[in-house]
Amino acid sequence: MASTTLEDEKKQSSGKRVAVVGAGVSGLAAAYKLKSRGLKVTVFEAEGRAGGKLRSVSDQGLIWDEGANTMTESEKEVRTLLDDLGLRDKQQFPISQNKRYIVRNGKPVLLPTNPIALITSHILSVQSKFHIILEPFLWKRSECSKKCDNNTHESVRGFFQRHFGKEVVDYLIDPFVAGSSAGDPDSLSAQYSFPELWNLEKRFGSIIAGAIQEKLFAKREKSEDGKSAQEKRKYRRGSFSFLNGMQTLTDTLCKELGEDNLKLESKVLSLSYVHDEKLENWSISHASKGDKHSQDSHYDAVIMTAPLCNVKEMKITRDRNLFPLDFIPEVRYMPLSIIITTFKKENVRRPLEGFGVLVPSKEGQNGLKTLGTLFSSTMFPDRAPNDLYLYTSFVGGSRNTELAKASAEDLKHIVTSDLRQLLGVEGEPTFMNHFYWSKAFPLYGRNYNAVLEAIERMEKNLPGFFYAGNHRGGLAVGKAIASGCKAADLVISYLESSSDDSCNYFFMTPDSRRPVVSDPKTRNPCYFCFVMDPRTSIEATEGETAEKEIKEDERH
Ligand SMILES: Cc1cc2nc3c(=O)[nH]c(=O)nc-3n(C[C@H](O)[C@H](O)[C@H](O)COP(=O)(O)OP(=O)(O)OC[C@H]3O[C@@H](n4cnc5c(N)ncnc54)[C@H](O)[C@@H]3O)c2cc1C
Ligand SMILES: C=CC1=C(C)c2cc3[nH]c(cc4nc(cc5[nH]c(cc1n2)c(C)c5CCC(=O)O)C(CCC(=O)O)=C4C)c(C)c3C=C
Repeated sequence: MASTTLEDEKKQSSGKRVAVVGAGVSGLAAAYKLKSRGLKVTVFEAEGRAGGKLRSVSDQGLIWDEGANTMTESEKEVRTLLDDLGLRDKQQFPISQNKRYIVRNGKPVLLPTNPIALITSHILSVQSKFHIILEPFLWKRSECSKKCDNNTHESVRGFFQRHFGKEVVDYLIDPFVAGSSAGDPDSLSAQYSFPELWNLEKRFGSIIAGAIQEKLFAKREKSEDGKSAQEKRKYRRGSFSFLNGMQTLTDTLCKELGEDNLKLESKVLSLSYVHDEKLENWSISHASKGDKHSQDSHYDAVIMTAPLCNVKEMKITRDRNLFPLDFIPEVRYMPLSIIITTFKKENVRRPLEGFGVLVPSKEGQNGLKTLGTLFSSTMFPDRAPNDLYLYTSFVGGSRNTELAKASAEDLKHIVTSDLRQLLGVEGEPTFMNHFYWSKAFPLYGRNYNAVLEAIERMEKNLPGFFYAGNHRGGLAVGKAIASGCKAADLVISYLESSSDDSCNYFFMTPDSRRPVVSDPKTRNPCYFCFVMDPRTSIEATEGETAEKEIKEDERH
């Protein structure tokens, strides 16, 4: 299979139209990539604004985020996107970002950032520290098969408790999962919430020994490659935001896409795919302002990024037959309230430097009700005037779904009371804002494999239909961007194969755990071949090998 250049791609794809459903960061990143490859793109967004879970507000001299507060650029798709959008100048890195606190006995304790600091810190008892030190000896690979719970439905609690004991789960894992998914260790699936650690256990038995070996292996690979770590790492590690908040990213994407290509207040209601002698395309009907229904036809492919609960409500037909979506499982979503408060600096007795503080659920016994608070203006001083501290607090999640729905007044009291205990705030906040997400996050629960299977089933049975976004492969902004970009790549391959039927393309269905080589047009699996992730790249030589193997096979 010959490799194609960007110009070839543009020629082959020009004139093709792609519909993207959802103007969250994944949909916008996908649309931007498709547009830059010469495709015509239309993004349909149900709400009157783009950005989805990226939502920044500037008011009364304050800047805050009601959705994601920071992101990272560990995914190469993110690095490319930031470079292409010229956003490097607007990136903002937090001050003292490595300082994070966890509450223990009602007080914030600095979270250790390395193993030595963990052993010397007061966050864990001596017994738990020994448990951690002994983990590599207790979880030798030879022993693992006897002890490892092969149950793929194991919870995060079960998994970590087996390796490190209960206290580690209560005081490290519980706040970590609250501060990265609003979930709890009992509801989350270990396999899907911590896929890397899950795989380390499968390969090495011990998580610690596995992580050390992986690190050594990665170092050796790098030095064999002849490039130093610094040379390779052209980006800054850690979290960041942008001037004026996270929404700067999606605002820039919208600007690049152009107003004409973005349909706001256009909730997609139904999609239909028709393939006969005359026609092969998708049409989309959507409700616009004033409940008016409109129909848009002639799309060659669709990238769906709406949450699965919204997809389930849509009507999809294939060749005029209803394509029932009853196989999509009910996804559980986390409700979450975001409370912004400001306090005069002179009224905060014990301000802390750093990222923020997370509250383990166990600390409910000390009267704390929030999940955690970000020190937003300490991280990014331009978020509030010099004489104020601006805090972003979180209430609800799976820990307390009812409290997430509390009134703004009640939430103000809850947050003020927690901040009084943790930071010594005095009096009432000088400003308060409340935003409620009824479905902030999909829970990667213990039935999450059914979610992935449903996505794969849609993609396999609906030609030219691709799913991206935070329901697959991770909740982080960077993961959602990567998912959108990979879906765009799949659309490009799909459209190239439609415009040149003599050409064979081989790839796996996205995120498939099985190495299925499939025909991108029909999505029928045609061969079981090698294990790789072709969503990132298909090496020509491997493609040729696969092609030869299939041809050989057909002869027999
Ligand atoms: C409070 C909060 C804090 C977070 N903090 C962080 C953080 O610090 N760091 C981090 O990396 N991540 C964070 N995240 C997660 C991250 O922001 C999201 O996972 C990510 O932005 C999701 O992007 P998406 O494009 O997949 O989905 P979404 O942003 O949900 O976009 C989907 C879009 O589809 C639209 N839609 C739905 N139905 C239809 C329809 N029928 N027709 C048309 N459009 C439709 C929706 O209106 C929405 O705009 C946070 C999320 C929340 C809620
Ligand atoms: C230590 C302070 C932190 C608080 C309080 C906090 C709250 C909080 N965050 C989310 C959702 C996400 N946070 C994510 C990443 C993330 N969060 C913190 C710290 C706090 N979060 C850090 C240091 C990081 C990592 C760096 C980064 O991404 O910028 C993510 C992404 C997770 C991932 O997979 O990478 C999400 C999502 C919630 C719901 C919340 C409420 C308590």
